[in-house]
Amino acid sequence: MLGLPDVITVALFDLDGVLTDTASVHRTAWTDTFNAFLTQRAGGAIADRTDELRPFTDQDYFDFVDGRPRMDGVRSFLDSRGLQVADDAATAIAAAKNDAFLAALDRDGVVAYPGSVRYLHAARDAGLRIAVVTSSRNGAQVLDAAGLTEFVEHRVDGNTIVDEHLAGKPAPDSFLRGAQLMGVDAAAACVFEDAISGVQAGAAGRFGYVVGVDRVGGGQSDAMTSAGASIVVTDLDELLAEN
Ligand SMILES: O=P(O)(O)OC[C@H]1O[C@@H](O)[C@H](O)[C@@H](O)[C@@H]1O
Repeated sequence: MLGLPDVITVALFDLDGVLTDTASVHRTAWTDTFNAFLTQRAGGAIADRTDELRPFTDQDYFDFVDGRPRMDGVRSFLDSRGLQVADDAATAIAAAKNDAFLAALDRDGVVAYPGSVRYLHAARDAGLRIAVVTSSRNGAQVLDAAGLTEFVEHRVDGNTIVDEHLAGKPAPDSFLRGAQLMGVDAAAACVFEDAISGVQAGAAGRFGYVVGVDRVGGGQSDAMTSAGASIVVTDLDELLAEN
């Protein structure tokens, strides 16, 4: 009925892009922040540049930032361009991105995907236990703003990752911590992810099932399958039609 193997008793949902339509809010905040940094570093306009100071693209976001904890995203992108940046400057980039993200949340609010809300209701009704595992330090706020907090038994978020010195996605540690808090082995838990780094984390942790949620199209579905997704859907309520 939930489109999952019978052995699955726990759902570990990523948040941004799986339950809430906030992945694009993060992407826009990162794009604006990195482009401001690159422009400053270049000492002028970057639109026509093709070198390491060329503009930040959606592909940069998907390859180096999506799904990772905030500071990991900063370092991963800068490393991809071979850009050396002092720790305080990297921290300033992370802070600017968070300011941009929070300003967008204040302005636009948070929308939960209707298909995901339907799935959460069906999951709860069927007795599937629910946790959220997100790299975001804003996880509690986003869940509250979307009205989803009541569904969640345990939350692992970006603050947990920092406080407990967990390795961020694509390492499996945050999902494994989620399974541990729920008192089950990875084999009994299903990971739901929209980021390639998160699908990789699900595969690396040997979770019982990994659902890739393709919100962007293009080659994302194939990339998720290559990264280890058990199944790829474009919306969670597709799983409700499975059986
Ligand atoms: O900056 P935050 O809110 O702590 O979020 C960190 C990351 O959280 C993830 O959930 C998002 O997919 C990333 O885009 C984001 O960068």
